[in-house]
Amino acid sequence: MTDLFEREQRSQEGSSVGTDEINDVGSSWRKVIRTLEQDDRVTPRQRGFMVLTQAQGLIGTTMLIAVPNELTREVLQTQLKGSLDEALREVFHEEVQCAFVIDPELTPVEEEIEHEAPEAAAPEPKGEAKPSPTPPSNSHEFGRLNPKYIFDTFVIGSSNRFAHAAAVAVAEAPAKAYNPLFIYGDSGLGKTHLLHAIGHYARHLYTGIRVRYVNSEEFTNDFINSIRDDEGSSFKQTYRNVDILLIDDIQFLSGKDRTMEEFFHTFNALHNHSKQVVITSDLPPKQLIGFEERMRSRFEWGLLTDIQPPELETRIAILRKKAISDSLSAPDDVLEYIASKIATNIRELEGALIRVTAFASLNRQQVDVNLAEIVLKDLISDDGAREITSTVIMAQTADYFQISLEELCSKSRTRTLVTARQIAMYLCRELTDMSLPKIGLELGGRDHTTVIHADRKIRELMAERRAIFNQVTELTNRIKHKQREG
Ligand SMILES: Nc1ncnc2c1ncn2[C@@H]1O[C@H](COP(=O)(O)OP(=O)(O)OP(=O)(O)O)[C@@H](O)[C@H]1O
Repeated sequence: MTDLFEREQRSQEGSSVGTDEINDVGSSWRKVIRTLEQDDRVTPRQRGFMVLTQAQGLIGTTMLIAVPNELTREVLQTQLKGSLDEALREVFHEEVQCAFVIDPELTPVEEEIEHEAPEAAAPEPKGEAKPSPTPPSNSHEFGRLNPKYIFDTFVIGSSNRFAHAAAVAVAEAPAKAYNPLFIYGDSGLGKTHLLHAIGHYARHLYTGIRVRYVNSEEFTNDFINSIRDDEGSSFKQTYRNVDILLIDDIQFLSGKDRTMEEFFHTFNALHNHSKQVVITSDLPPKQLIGFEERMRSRFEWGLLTDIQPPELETRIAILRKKAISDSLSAPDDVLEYIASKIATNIRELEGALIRVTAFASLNRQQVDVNLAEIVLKDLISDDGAREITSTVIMAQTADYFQISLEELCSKSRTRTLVTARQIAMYLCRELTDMSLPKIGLELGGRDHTTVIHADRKIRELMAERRAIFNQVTELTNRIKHKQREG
């Protein structure tokens, strides 16, 4: 590889890669790393190797990456080859390969990545290999399934047994069992989890099957962009050249007449060609407001199934599974305590477990019921309180960090602003029913992947940094008090 690097450099005599170009390529490389991170396509250990690297330049369609040692090169070339190729394709919209060159003097790029908002408008590389400023969701060809949302991690109870069985049946026999499958239920009860699980399982069973997952807000954005860019046919291709279309939170199409019309045609095209459609919603078709009757009746062609809030035993089982999968240690009576206090939203249930175990780990304390009571005191004492809104969360966050709302939503990436923004996103995710795209939109028009990243980041940091834990806890208390005051 060193040879290649030197040969290419020599062949470019007098036109060796310039500083600007290196910067541009560097941004693209960081985007590649972020893409892998956000999609959980790298383990923390592999990420550790990735951040030791640095982009040197782009020669033709080969990106030269400097690595500090042989081991890093080995990991990138063997373990991460497939994921890297995929992420490079997503960022550059064409095939780009990596060539690695060893440079023992390298300075890690970790800090830069840490402080950049994931969707930060990186300078665009020059020339043809140019990533689009906001990659449309279709650039992540079939790739946006959360690896954690699989059937194995889904706990079955009487509240979701039917939905689960239908989801499995659809994955095993797409377009044959029930088409469409329509799953509805309140926020945080596992609809998205089931959608992703269908995608994973179908891919596992049928090699090469084309599965596309999309939130209805992304569908709307893609449609609007396709009109703006006069790319209607590519939009159609994106959504019609699939074997399974998984569309999440269909209720957000309400009131968007043109998008709804387009979805109607997409649905018909897929259904007519015996392609599977799975839809989730917070309401059953009959109660969907702003949808034409012809659309609602189509939603009922296949199978309708709801998900109810889980009963206590299921909630405990979910917490137990979560504790194992995230290596969180909490005794049974603590899991039972948390499960008995939070009954209606599994996202909140998981959030509570994370807070309790994070607090214990920071203070080197045993996780016990006493401690859980203290940590969750404010989180769970909101019976009868009004709904928490993003407006309150954002205003309180800005106030807490002594910044303006404009700064909170700005593109600035100073450490304080990034932390405040990520905490606000985390709290919107945990304390409201807002969808990921909606949270991203409210906090400065960011992509939903940024929100996923922020949510994960804050969860992790709460267990590692006392300051972050305290900030999240104090802010939650302020928000809850504000909400109670009215
Ligand atoms: N039965 C279950 N077993 C294990 N985990 C679950 C189960 N149901 C939900 N979860 C977890 O709860 C969290 C919220 O679930 P999910 O995002 O699928 O809810 P949702 O119904 O799609 O919510 P929204 O309508 O707000 O999008 C996820 O982390 C998911 O893995």
